Amino acid sequence: MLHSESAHSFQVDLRGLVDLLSHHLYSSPRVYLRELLQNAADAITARRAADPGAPATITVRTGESLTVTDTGAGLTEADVHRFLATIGRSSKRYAEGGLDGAGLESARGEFIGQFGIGLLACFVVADEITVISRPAADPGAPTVEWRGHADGRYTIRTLPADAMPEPGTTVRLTPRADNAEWTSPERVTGLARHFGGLLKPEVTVVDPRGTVTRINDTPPWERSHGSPLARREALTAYCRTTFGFTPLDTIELDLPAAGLRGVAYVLPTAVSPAQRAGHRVHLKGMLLTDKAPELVPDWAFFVRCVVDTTSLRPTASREALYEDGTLSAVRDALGRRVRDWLTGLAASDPALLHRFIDTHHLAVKALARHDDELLRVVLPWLPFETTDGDVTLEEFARNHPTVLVTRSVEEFRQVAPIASAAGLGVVNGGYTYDRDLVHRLPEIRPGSTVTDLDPATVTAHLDAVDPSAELRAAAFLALARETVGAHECDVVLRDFQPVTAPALLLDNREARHERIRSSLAFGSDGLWADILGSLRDGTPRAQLVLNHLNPLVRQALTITERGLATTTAEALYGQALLLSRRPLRASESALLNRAFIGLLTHAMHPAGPAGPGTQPRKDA
Ligand SMILES: Nc1ncnc2c1ncn2[C@@H]1O[C@H](COP(=O)(O)OP(=O)(O)OP(=O)(O)O)[C@@H](O)[C@H]1O
Repeated sequence: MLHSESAHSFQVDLRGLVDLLSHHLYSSPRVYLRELLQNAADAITARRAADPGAPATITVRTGESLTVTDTGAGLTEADVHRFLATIGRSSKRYAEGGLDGAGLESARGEFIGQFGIGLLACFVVADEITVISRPAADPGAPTVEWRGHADGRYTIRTLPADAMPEPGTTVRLTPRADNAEWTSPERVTGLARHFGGLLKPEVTVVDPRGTVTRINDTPPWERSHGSPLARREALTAYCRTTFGFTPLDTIELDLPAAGLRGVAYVLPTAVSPAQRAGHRVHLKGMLLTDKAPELVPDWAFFVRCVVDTTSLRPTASREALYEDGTLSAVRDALGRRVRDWLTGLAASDPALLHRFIDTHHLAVKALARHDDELLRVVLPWLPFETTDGDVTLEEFARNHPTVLVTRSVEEFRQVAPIASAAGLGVVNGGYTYDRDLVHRLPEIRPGSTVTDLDPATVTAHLDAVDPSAELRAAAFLALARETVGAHECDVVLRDFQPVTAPALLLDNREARHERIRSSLAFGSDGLWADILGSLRDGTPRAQLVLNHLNPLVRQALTITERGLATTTAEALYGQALLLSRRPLRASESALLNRAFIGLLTHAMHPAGPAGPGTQPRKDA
């Protein structure tokens, strides 16, 4: 059976739509002014495309109601029906046929608006919008008044010619009481500066007393200056007023292919690499966002940019950049520009490079790991913590043909004094990026060698003890090996500086893992124990190096009483553990306690009730 069919159109609930925009698309009601300024600027662009000498001014008047008047192309009655009364329709798109006529075609790329929803932003702060317009292209056409309500109703009427003496458009809105704060003179001046500070037409705000404030100016990178120094000063001053800091340096950005110009300011203080700067992006003069971290690569977090571009696309909210191929090409190009600046500094201004590195060495280290060219330029300048103090690798490598690098900060702290006394050059590789970077030194400085510091390297550089002294110490050493061996650690005796260090625990990550594995194997059985056991073979053990020059050790070596010797060996091991500054495991803390109590017991009962050669009593 056939059913009759009838055609209908969707109805749009304007209130619902405005609610959607204000709560979900726009971040704040303040965008109403941005949309008004943008429409005014576009109307001027359209008019000047046909008549380049036409005036270009935008006047914002504050008071009971707010008006924005432009000297733009204006609208005919037909335009008003076509563009103002239809949501989503824009004269700025080719398909709408809004721009016919000579010269206008080329202007299309110059427009800021494109979506045909901007005017709705005004309903976020007002219930009624009035647009009064007189078209520039047709001097005889009447002035048209359009009144739109937030509920979707609108009226149109024509006004006498003198209602608007010059071509252009005035948009008036009376804010709802709860939104009056957005249209106060101070707020409007601030918002106009924020959004329209780089617009090309002259923008002014007039307060209810008639005071006129000029809002915008040509950005310093577009102006010509008397000298490079004057230019630099103007760019720096712009940074101070825009971002509130004095930059370490300014990097001019100019990508003609992307219609982008601006400046990257080098931050004067260190920032965390995780903190991505908010860059200010203007689209054809209008501020799109002041929080665009995606404008430059992540590694360039030491710059803050302000740019004006014609090619990047906004999202419909106009508050973020649309992530597309153009944005990614722009990001790469800006990254290259920042890197070129950095590599160029080494040749042009080493003092500034030093200041930059002092402030941002972490950032540069992060960057250099993935960028060979940059690495070549900056590695010799980067500071590292070494056994010669905080020096550059270049300086360090000059004195140490073999550069040893530790895997952790603790390893460095413990080994550095001993290694440097033994004439070894050690770099602390424990900080983020450092070990990776130090290992790349030979690529840049052929002839230098870099190796990870391992216990064997250090012990090999410590002096062997006189054989007769070693013999005298044999009994104590045997006991100590037995005691400390239970902790997967060897004991050796060496002469080394400084004399004040009684013992050195050479331990590295592998040895530590080995101990954890063996304790797991101990607590398991069967296949699992076999697997863990097989992993053990050949893994380096920790090494307790006793300093034969140290008075405490010398005295310990003379102990013959078994119980006291065992406790002393444990105490020396415990002390070396503490000096290694790594977290102690439960069994190691227990060992320290036991050694301390044991020594105390011996001190209190030299020939104690438990008798010589026995372990301390449990109740001690
Ligand atoms: N001041 C003005 N002078 C002349 N025409 C205007 C003015 N304001 C708005 N219009 C007309 O109204 C249309 C709709 O404006 P609206 O702000 O809603 O969208 P848009 O500017 O085209 O795009 P967007 O949503 O990206 O801002 C514009 O395309 C334009 O034709």
